[in-house]
Amino acid sequence: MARDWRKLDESDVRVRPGKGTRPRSKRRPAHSDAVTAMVVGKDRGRWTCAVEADPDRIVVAMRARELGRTPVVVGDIVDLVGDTTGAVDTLARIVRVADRTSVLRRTADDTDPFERVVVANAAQLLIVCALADPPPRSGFIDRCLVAAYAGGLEPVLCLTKADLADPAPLLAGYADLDLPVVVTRHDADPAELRERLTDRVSALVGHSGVGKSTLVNRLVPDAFRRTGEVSAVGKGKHTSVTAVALPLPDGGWVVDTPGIRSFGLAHIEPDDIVAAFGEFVAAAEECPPGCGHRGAPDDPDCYLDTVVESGDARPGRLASLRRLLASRAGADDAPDRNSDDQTI
Ligand SMILES: Nc1nc2c(ncn2[C@@H]2O[C@H](COP(=O)(O)OP(=O)(O)OP(=O)(O)O)[C@@H](O)[C@H]2O)c(=O)[nH]1
Ligand SMILES: [Zn+2]
Repeated sequence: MARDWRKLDESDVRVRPGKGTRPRSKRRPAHSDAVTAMVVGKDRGRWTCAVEADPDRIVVAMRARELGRTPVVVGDIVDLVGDTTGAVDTLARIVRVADRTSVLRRTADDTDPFERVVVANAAQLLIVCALADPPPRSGFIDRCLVAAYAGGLEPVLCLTKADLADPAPLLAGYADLDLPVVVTRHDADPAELRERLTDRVSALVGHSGVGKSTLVNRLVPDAFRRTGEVSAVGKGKHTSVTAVALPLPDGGWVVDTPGIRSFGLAHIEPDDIVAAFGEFVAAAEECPPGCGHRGAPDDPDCYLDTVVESGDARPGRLASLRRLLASRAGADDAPDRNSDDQTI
């Protein structure tokens, strides 16, 4: 797919006048001795990094001055210099952040007006949703899908508590999305899920009570020990928004996102979502400028209907695409909807 994920980072590159903008001509040494690492945790100006993404080579690092305020988040691939032994009380320096292949943003909130990237480079977004207790909310799933498609992550729907309810009715609503689905229950080994996650970086999202911790504990047997040891994140009420990457025993990482209640959708353009529906991309270019692709009555001249009329796409695909476009629009257009709909 011809998407350029780097453009997703535009809104992070805020021009800061004064101190942050140094002349580019003053080149630093190339740091040829740098080692590559993945950021697995972040806590008050310290980043926990796994050298070569090896969970047994943990190094704590600070951000080198030359990076200024360049955002560095969990999942980022960075270059480290200085003491990279990981020995107690040593501190390495992050001197470079690699271009991101995907971004998951959290939405702006009262205390912070900027939408910020919370997880970088995750290949998948695992949308964890219970089949019952609490009941599933398709609005939540749709908004996660939008965040995934727009951020360049492959969404995977994980339906938990299958011992309590049949997944079929819920799945009927997603059949046209060609979405990978795994169904789990606490009294069965999550073998299929484990296989999907192995050797990849997957961000996890789900409401409180859906069984996310139950799953993580099964997938990462020493999850709690590790989170406590590595970065002490998520403790105390002032560490409100954070993410932590946990290593899977057979390779790969799951990134838990505790405290992240909603994803930033406001910046997403309709065409970002259309890009995830390949059969409609060419037609979208024939639409009037600024078309929201919602169809009549909002966008009466939308060209996407012609793809279905000519038999090149299933009607259900267009309906699903438009449902997602509507859920994105809801982020901007319906500030007075009830809080359950606003908070995903
Ligand atoms: N019946 C049933 N109950 C489950 C299943 N998985 C988890 N639960 C229960 O659901 C409740 C919530 O599970 P957690 O794993 O704590 O859910 P969570 O999503 O991590 O919720 P928070 O810790 O609040 O973020 C617990 O009482 C679990 O025992 C399941 O597959 N079936
Ligand atoms: Zn259109």
